[in-house]
Amino acid sequence: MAQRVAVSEVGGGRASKRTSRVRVAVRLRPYMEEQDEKGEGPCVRGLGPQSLEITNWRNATETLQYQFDVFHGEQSTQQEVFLSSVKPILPHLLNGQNASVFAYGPTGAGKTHTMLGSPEQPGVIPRAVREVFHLVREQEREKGDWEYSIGMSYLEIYNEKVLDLLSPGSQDLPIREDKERNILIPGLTYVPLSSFSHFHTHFIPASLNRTTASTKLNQRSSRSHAILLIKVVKSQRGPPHRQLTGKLYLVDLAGSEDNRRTGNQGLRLKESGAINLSLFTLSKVVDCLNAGAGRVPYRDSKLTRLLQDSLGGSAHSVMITNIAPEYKYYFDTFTALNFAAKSKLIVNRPFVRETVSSSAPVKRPSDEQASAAAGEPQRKRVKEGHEEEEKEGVPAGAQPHSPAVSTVLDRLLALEKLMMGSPERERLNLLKTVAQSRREIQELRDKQRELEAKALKFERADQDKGMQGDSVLCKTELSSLHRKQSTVARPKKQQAVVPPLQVSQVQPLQQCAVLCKPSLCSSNKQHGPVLKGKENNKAEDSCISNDWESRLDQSVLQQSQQKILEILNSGTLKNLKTLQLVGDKTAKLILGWREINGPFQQVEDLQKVEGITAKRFSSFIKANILGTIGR
Ligand SMILES: Nc1ncnc2c1ncn2[C@@H]1O[C@H](COP(=O)(O)OP(=O)(O)OP(=O)(O)O)[C@@H](O)[C@H]1O
Repeated sequence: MAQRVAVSEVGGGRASKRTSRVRVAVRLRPYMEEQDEKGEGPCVRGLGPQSLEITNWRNATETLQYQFDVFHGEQSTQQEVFLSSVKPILPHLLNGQNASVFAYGPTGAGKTHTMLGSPEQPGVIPRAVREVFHLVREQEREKGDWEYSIGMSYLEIYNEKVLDLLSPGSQDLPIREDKERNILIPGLTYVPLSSFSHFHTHFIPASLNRTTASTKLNQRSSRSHAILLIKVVKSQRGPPHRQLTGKLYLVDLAGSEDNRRTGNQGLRLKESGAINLSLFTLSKVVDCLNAGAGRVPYRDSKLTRLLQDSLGGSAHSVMITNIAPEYKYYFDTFTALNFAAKSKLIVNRPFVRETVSSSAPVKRPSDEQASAAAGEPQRKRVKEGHEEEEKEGVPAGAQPHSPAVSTVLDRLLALEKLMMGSPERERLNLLKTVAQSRREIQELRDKQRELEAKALKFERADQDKGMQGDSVLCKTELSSLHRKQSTVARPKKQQAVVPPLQVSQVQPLQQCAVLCKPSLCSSNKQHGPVLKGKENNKAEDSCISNDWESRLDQSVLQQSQQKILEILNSGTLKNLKTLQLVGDKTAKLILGWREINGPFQQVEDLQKVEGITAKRFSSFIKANILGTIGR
């Protein structure tokens, strides 16, 4: 599990070589109806004071559990966050040590709320400053031989420029390092403070100078990293007149952004690039510090350069990762959690299950596939505490995607995997490619939806008028899109064409190599009320559950089984996990079985592996054969 707890008790000020880890807290914002247009419910929930779980978009039957130093749930108050994550580090300032607290997370997840708060619910900044004054007054009372002074600076980093918020209109300020490795910003306004209310008179107007702009996601989205510096200078009244300075950085980071979702363009896009770059560097720095790496890339961004003497080394740092529970934030949340945690646990027990009522409009599988592929997790209704057998035998997350979408999705998955272990520049390039893939998926999804809607309209018209002519046109257009998707995605390989529902109805089943994927058959079922009666649906259901193999060309079937057998017999753990319905645990069981019993003679032997029942095997074989053909 992620172990980032041990903020070392450093006795000797900045000269100490000991490196503190960054303490990681996660705060989950309350679920907000208005942020969830589709009414999908939350995709993440707390499990305890240090852990949470999120649904696994790769497999809807699993959740991913994460552990942190602290988890602040939806109900957590500003006071609780302050007391457990921030207050403990403040006394170090009075010993000449540095500290930093920064709020990280996607746009709209609650960073500003956590750091700044509101007059009714003040956040970390006002509480921390008040506490610093309190600690100083206490020390002054107890130890009369030292005198203290407190002062502030306030700046923002916007588009990699350092701007003074206490002196609006100032130019980009340089960042320097003195002989003792203290970071300085020559020209930055420094205001000595006499009291907490004095702090307020400077801080509030300066906060309004912060560069904010409206994006689709957050009306006052922070476009810059706002950094408040509180300095405590402790001077000995008598000889040898020692002086100690402790710096506290309180940082409200700009939101990490997915530009596809925010709709950023032009200047906003440029801002977003700078934001993501510095956050990326910050993540590298935190990773290096927590891994005890020799070289920490502080200099790669202004943000980390500025925080250099207050992040790592002898400084005490806390990162509060803010996350949002709505599905539309799923990937941002997922990324933020992966940044914050070093490891995670996959659990085969979803905390959500499908409970779409029969009267509710049913979402078509093509939409499901496309939305999962486009970076949104499978849609689910939440009902906790129960588990239900999968009705179709194939879990929602295991349903095959249309060839084009799954090709892009495969690429996306591969890229994401690759990114985890790549050096920084490579990761940036990969990030770009990932964004491009996501865009492609989105475009394919939109086009597919549009044509399916069109086809459905024609189908209805046909039924009313008893005519076929027009719909053929649309069906042809739709099937040509599918063909186009296949060829665009993989021009050189021969592609299995997956005809949409309407096409498979008018074509004899044996004409195509692949005729009916379960998702498409169930798509058929869901169009049922429009297209046919209930009994036909039933008949078709049984065709889906029992007859799918007979719909396939036998040689194709054999080839696919052979391919699966090859993976089962020679695949590594990683290869095995590429099979549908094979997670980490099953892959390990397969490897174990193979080691003891030798190669599988036929795919059916898989049922000899512990936990693979006949039902599971049948789902496995169905999902994988159709998946293999689709590739
Ligand atoms: N813990 C919370 N309790 C109640 N409301 C919250 C909480 N966290 C956030 N909010 C509300 O959610 C909205 C978005 O929060 P906030 O502006 O803090 O997000 P942010 O992460 O700072 O976004 P950005 O990066 O765009 O500035 C605000 O209306 C805020 O009041």
